[in-house]
Amino acid sequence: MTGTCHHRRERLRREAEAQLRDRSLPTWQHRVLQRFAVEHENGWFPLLHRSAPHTPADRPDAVLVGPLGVLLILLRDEEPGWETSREAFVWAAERLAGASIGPGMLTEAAARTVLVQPAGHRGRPSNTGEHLTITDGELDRILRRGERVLEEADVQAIARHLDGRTFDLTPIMWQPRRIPQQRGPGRTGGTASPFDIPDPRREQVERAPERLFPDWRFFLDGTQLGAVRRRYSGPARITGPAGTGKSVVALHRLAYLARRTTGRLLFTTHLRNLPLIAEEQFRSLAPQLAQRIEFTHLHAWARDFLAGRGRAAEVDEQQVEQAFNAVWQRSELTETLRNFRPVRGYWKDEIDRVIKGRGIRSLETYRSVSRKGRGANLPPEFRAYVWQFYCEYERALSERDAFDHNDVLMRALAEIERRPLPRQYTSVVVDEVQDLTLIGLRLVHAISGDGPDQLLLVGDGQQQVHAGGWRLSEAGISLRGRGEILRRNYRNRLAITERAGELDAIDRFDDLEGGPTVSLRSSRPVLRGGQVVEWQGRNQEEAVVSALRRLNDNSSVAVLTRTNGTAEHWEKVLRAAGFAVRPVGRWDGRACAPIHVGTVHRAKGTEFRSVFLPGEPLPSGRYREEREALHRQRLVGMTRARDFLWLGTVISSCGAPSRSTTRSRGPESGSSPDPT
Ligand SMILES: Nc1ncnc2c1ncn2[C@@H]1O[C@H](COP(=O)(O)OP(=O)(O)OP(=O)(O)O)[C@@H](O)[C@H]1O
Repeated sequence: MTGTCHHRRERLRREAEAQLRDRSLPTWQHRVLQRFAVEHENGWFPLLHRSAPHTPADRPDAVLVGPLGVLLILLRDEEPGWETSREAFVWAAERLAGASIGPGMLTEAAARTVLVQPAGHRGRPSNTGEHLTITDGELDRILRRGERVLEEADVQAIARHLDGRTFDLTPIMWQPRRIPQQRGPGRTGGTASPFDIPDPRREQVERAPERLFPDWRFFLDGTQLGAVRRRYSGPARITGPAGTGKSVVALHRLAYLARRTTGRLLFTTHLRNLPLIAEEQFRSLAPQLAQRIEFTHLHAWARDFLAGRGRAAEVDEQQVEQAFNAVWQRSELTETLRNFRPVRGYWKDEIDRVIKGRGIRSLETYRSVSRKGRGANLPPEFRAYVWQFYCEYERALSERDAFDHNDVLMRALAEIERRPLPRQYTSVVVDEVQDLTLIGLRLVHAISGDGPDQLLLVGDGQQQVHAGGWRLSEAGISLRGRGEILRRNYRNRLAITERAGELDAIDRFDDLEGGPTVSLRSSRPVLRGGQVVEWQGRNQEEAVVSALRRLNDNSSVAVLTRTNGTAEHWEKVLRAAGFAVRPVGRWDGRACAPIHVGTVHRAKGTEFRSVFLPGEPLPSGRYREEREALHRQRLVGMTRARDFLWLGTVISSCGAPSRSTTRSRGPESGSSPDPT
């Protein structure tokens, strides 16, 4: 330490001593607060509870705002119970609410509670995860080590905000009035026009891409934070186009509710890998609350629930396939169906999504049901053939003593109706709700109940992969306008949003609900730039491999396909070209060298810097609903890309040269290769 530095710290210590003189603090607490005061020179702004050392148990004794976040300090000889510690956190979080800083609105994830005990203290920490416990000899752990999350101007804005929100906290060693006003984001001085009216919202958003610590954990925009904190008197829905932060908001809301309630919370969806991704992200957001939340896909939940009630329900996929094939091969049953629609998958979907997916139990009901989004209008007399086919499928299943995924959900629902769940979850969040079956939706509703904040549905109709043609009201769910629409796209750069917005991806889901729809086309991308390469030619394998080799940054790349078969093909091609490959289902959000390969369906909930969508054989495209489904699927694939999108079309005409066109949007095109 230099002489001047030592001298300055000594002066600060003496000033702090003068400020703390009137408080009859125990010596060790005095030492700790003096240290906090001295840290002001390193960018920390301490505030002391006005009653310290007689602070009410459920309030922090001090709050420190600094580059590493907001620390809520408990100075205690004895370890407080977790409820007390949590109440102190919530009290401070309520006062921090609404703190608006450069990158957005501050979230609770920027704050953590720290229990400081006197050195030599022998009590054993309870390890509830509510707070970090250290002794007064270990203050460097919280003041010097850790992730830097706030910029200097933001620290000052938060400190000032806190001071303005409560008389219970008193600044020590700094005076709010003496802090220079925070500069407008992105402004470096100069003369502003007298007619300039600053629009803080616009400034925050424009600054988002270039900010120092871009992190959805610490900052959200105003609409997002509103959706996190709002109290909904019944089921609610968060919707918005791809990349607008729906999943991020769902995670923050879980953390917010977990902190203010007791009991368990459930995050579920019909996708197998999404709960794993969500759990991983939640751990980085609020590790201490992770054990309160169950992350599971709905079928696994139903299976475990039935097992808990002594009713095994393991699906044998092979048996299910065999049962379906056995019936599909019986021409006397399928001839009429094949003449109408030759594709096997269409009739499989009819059973999975419409008949069983909607829990239809009689031909009469099936005859009258609306099948919106399923294409062809099936006349009632024709439906008798489909029904017969379905009945034979059921028979084939029972001959094999097998059941399919719909049966598991139906059994779970029937079991809950027979013997309701004891009040099991405080709150249930369902992601990608647009692709649930009606039975799935009824099941989550039966699990959650209708009470305040008990059910949150998150989804986007434009990304629907399976049309089921149901309405929320058929599951007994009434939203009454509760919910939020998110519009700012934080993921896809402008060029990518524009290209994906050209797709005619009709939102059947919101169409059915009659609610307002916001399409990707009308979302507002926050990130400028981006590059889209559209390639046409015959040797697509060579084109993809050479474009991959030209990428500036290949730490986050995916090759996405429509079918599993095509994904296997690309896996082989890439391995043969020397690339490391990993299934897209194993994406964990971290940048890594292997190229992720898999179907678009598997890629839901993921995102990459660069995405390749090679051309592949498509269904006939003769039918409207087929075309619609393809567009929606393509939209999901394209919107997984942040900076760079490669779209391939294979042409078969002999001798036609390959060509590629490139659309770039400005200099921020990320990992784009040279497209020539
Ligand atoms: N306020 C924010 N500030 C910065 N980044 C954000 C913010 N909100 C979301 N993001 C980022 O935007 C990306 C998209 O978020 P998220 O996956 O939650 O969107 P989504 O609406 O669920 O997308 P999709 O429907 O396409 O799956 C993520 O990288 C997320 O970290």
